[in-house]
Amino acid sequence: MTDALAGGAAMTEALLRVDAATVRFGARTALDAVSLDTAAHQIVCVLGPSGSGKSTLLRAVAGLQALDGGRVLLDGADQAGVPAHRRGIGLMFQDHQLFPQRDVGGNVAFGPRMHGMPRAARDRRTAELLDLVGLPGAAARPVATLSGGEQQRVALARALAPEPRLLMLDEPLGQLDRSLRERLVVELRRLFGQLGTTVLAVTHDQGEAFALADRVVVMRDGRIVRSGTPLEVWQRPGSEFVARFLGFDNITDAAVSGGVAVTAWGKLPVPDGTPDGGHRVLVRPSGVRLGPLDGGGPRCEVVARTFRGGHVGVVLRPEQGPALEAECALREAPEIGERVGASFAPEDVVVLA
Ligand SMILES: Nc1ncnc2c1ncn2[C@@H]1O[C@H](COP(=O)(O)OP(=O)(O)OP(=O)(O)O)[C@@H](O)[C@H]1O
Repeated sequence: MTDALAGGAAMTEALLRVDAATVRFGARTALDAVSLDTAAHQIVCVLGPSGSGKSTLLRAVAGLQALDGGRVLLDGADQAGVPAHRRGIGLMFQDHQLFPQRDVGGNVAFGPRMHGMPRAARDRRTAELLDLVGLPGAAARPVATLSGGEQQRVALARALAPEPRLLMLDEPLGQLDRSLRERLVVELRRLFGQLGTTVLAVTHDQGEAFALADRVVVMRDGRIVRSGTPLEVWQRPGSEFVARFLGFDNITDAAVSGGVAVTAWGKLPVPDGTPDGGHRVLVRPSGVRLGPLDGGGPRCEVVARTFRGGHVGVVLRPEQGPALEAECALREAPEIGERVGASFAPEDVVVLA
């Protein structure tokens, strides 16, 4: 390789590289040889059930948790022995722990003050950040007078103030109510895009991860089991574990032969190239269509219906096989107790590993 090419490769090197990171707590392996690259300006969200190792991964990257094996590199430099406060990482954890005795400005300016930034520059930075997070002119407000959402914004401004090369968020919106979270997540994405911030975030809320991330990483038992863009992971969860974690429960056994899957729900088309043999298949609820009882598909009874805003979630009990969830337009949703036929949209049939 020429020097010029080597230089080019260095420029595209991951800002954060986690290489086979392993952390054990006694007999329990909380991180099991996890490898993960994050490019500059990328937003990566780590998703997974409780205890899957998400916080341990963040803590290991931050330098708050020693590794039993593997490495953490920032801009190509191994961070072994580099203490947390020298890694240039901003942290925002669930219990955002603002300093209660300081006002909003004192909280936001804390990092820059520790770094010796002069007062006038600090005040300017604080004002800019408060504008950015939607709290213009709030510098003099006592922290105790802020709502939960406002405190979250101040915590974010405080984490951003020292201009960290990597911002890490652990359940950043965990304690807020759903509507506020949905709004804030959109604002966060816009803000990070605007600032070009590189973000590694942890959440157990898939909606939050999908709305925020450029790339989603799903963890299970200390390992990464799926990684991709939100769309890729949504369309092809890969395994039953990931599918169920994403809330897809229309899963059954299938015997595939010649592009057709024979299931308890009847025959389903499967994507070209699916090998013959036994598989688990998923039908996304958006692909379960309701129709006449004698339409050739499974005959079902409607056992539940839930209003979900844009559509109605309907749970069907087929004569054979596990329950089926369908998404219906508001006007077309059948009543509980009605009997209907189901059919399946080929594009919503997914073969799992
Ligand atoms: N300090 C510790 N001592 C012993 N075991 C620990 C410690 N910290 C974490 N663990 C264990 O390591 C595993 C991973 O924990 P971790 O907190 O990383 O999971 P998580 O995915 O962040 O979970 P949650 O969503 O509940 O925060 C769990 O089994 C946990 O009990």
